[in-house]
Amino acid sequence: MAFSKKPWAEPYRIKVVEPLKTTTREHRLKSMKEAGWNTFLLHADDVYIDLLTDSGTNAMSDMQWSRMMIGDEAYAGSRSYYYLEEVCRKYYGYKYILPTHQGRGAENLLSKCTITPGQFVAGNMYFTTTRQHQEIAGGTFVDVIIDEAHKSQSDHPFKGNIDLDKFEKLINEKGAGNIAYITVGAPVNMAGGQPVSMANMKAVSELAHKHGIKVVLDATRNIENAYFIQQREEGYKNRAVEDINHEFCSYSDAATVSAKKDLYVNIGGLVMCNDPDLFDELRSLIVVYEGMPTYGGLAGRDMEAMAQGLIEAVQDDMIASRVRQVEYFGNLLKDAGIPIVLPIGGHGVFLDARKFYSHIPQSQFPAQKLAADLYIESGVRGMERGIVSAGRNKDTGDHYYPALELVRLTIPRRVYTQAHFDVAAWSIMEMYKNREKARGLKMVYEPKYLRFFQARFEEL
Ligand SMILES: Cc1ncc(COP(=O)(O)O)c(C=O)c1O
Ligand SMILES: N[C@@H](Cc1ccc(O)cc1)C(=O)O
Repeated sequence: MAFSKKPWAEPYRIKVVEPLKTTTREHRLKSMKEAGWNTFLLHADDVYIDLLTDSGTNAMSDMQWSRMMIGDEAYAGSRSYYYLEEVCRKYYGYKYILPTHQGRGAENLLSKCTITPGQFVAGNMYFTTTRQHQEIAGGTFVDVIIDEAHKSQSDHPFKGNIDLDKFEKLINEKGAGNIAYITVGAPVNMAGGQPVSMANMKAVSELAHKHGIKVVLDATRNIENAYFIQQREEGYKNRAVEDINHEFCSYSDAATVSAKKDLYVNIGGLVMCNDPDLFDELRSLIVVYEGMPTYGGLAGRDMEAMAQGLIEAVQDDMIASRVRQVEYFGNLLKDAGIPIVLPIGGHGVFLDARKFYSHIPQSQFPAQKLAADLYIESGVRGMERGIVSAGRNKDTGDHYYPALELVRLTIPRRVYTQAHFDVAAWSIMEMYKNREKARGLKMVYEPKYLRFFQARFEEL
């Protein structure tokens, strides 16, 4: 085989393995029916290659496991907290750091401390848990992402960027005092893992600060974002990902993080800020929802693993192999003519269900069905990211009809090999040949909050 460019390889070797289970199509069809056509409701034991999420599904390193042994489980003043604080300060640069049990714990605290009921929150496309907490705190989310983000085939290199005109229009219409903050997710999960450029982040920060509006970063996958900046933005080619990440954070006032992604752990979150008054409020509220400020719902050993995970995550070769594995999988599908979101994102490959199942109307949940069918045919589990995930407008009660109707195939870090992606890609290509036979779904159970996690469906 001739290589068109220099190949890459993982900067680690495998020390421990976990067997995978294969099942029959008959068994999977039965399991899917029992799960109400919702991949979240399957038993993980019935899944072969699990691409549901990259959240908490990471493989930890030998150093992370070693550090877990020295976790300090003190209720108050844990040494492991002070170590985590030091490492986070070094790599993210914020003054004040609090651990939380996971990302949504951080979002809950931040939303409660910063949103006055009736205020608006601007952002670059909604994220499910983030918007839910903003709404529970009395806020209304307004999407100010660039239009390209809503187009699955646009090849804009920074589809996560904020549209500065949309943001300025919002400020002029509502008044700066009625905007609690602007939240920048980088990369944007729901848009397909699409990054935000440094230039855009800087411009957003300038515009927001000119009007006295705070910038809150969702830094959950910030290191992936920094890698894209290094690869795609002029002036960053020779800068280390570690530096780029630090500079990006410096344009924001606060950040929430689900550590279950970039930080290579199975549980954990962070809320960080520079303002002592905000810190004071967060520190006061954290004891109500999470625990003492020096453990925030985590064990000491979890904080040790997070700190070590962050040190590993910012290494250029580690992040390059992470993103390039996603790219490898995406290219297999793209080259076979399977409709996916382009450019290929940082944490997963997203199938375009509008194109894949073009005969199923959005009201019959084509992405939900595609995720279910993929599982039945191959044992590969992905998740819906379309009309079900988008939920309902909190004022009118109507479904949102998002432009993107996607199935996300998310890549856990350091878990699967290229051969797993060959098998997953082959299964999708086989399914694509028979796509006209698929039928849509109707929703038969809809929970009040974050419905996609637990909704149930029947086949039409
Ligand atoms: C971009 C983003 N923000 C926030 C969260 C919330 O984090 P968690 O799942 O740890 O609560 C997630 C994942 O849920 C995410 O992908
Ligand atoms: N943040 C995780 C877990 C999650 C999944 C879906 C959600 O809508 C919310 C949370 C992820 O993106 O995979």
